[in-house]
Amino acid sequence: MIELHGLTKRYGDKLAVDGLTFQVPRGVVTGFLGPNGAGKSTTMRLILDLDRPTSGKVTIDAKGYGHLSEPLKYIGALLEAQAVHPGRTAYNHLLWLAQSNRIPIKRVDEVLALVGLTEVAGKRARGFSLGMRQRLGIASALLGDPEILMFDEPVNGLDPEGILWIRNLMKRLAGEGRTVFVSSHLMSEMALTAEHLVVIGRGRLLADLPMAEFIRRNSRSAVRLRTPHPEQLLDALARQSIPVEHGADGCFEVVNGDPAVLGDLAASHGVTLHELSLQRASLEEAFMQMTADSVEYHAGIDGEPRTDAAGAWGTQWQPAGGRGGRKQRQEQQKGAN
Ligand SMILES: Nc1ncnc2c1ncn2[C@@H]1O[C@H](COP(=O)(O)OP(=O)(O)OP(=O)(O)O)[C@@H](O)[C@H]1O
Repeated sequence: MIELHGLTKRYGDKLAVDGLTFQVPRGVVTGFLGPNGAGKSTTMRLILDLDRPTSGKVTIDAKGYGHLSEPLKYIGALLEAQAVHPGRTAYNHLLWLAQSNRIPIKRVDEVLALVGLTEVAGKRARGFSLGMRQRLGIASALLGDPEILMFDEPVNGLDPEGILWIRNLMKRLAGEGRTVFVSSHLMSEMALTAEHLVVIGRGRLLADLPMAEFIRRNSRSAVRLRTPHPEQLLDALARQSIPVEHGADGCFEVVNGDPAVLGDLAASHGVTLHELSLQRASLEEAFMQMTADSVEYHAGIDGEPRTDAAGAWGTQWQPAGGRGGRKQRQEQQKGAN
């Protein structure tokens, strides 16, 4: 298990990681999500002792990385920028790593087979495609048969077959009881891979929860109704004990409602509807809403940079059914009109 305790990293004026405290449990894939510049890579470098924290600490199975005698046997990592000498063959790259970590040489052939690179083991890395380099990086991470695996944006730039392969590999490794910690800036990808979710923005923890819980909170749908006869519509809904929410723009919303049932109800009471539409918030939208104040560089709706201050989303956030979800849908509706 990886444990972070108040982990903080400052680069000059820039607070890249800001008091992160969370655990990465074993036996599941934990998705580490955040927009560009959120601090994911810095956190991963701190876990691997490639950078020193300004304050706080990380433990791996209750020890600091520096106290692990042969670290590759505890934790294997694929970082975004893989250091592979272009003139070295895949086999020699792995052989060098194995020898420097006292790993049996036969393990090189095993990991080459595991990642599907056996046939190109004698080829130099300079001729490798991005997908092959990713596979070689994963082979390096698996070399010590570690209990903990960390992947930084492993599907970046891969084709669909490569993405599927990595997704299944991560699930298999977690299924074997290992700790699998994988960073991404794509909620849709994590929804397919991770069972647990840690979200950060501007170095701060925004969410730490099971993926199923995130999906449950954000898979809300609502039927939106607009009428020139609001009193009649509200009476009709009340008679059927259907709860309704009032939108700021004069519309009404029935959470988890059925458009056909609501349309029939309005018709049977002679209520004219000017809008009857099913609204669904996607997980990607929920993630973007969650991190909206944490995005380092993004344009406003009109292309101008946003000037709003970063908010502590972790304490303000409500599921899509709450304040933020409706506001977002209103903005979308305005945009559509
Ligand atoms: N060595 C460094 N010196 C100065 N600033 C740094 C350094 N490394 C990272 N930063 C800054 O810290 C912040 C976090 O960067 P980091 O690369 O960890 O984010 P990230 O979530 O991995 O982003 P991305 O998805 O774009 O890779 C950014 O603002 C980045 O510019």
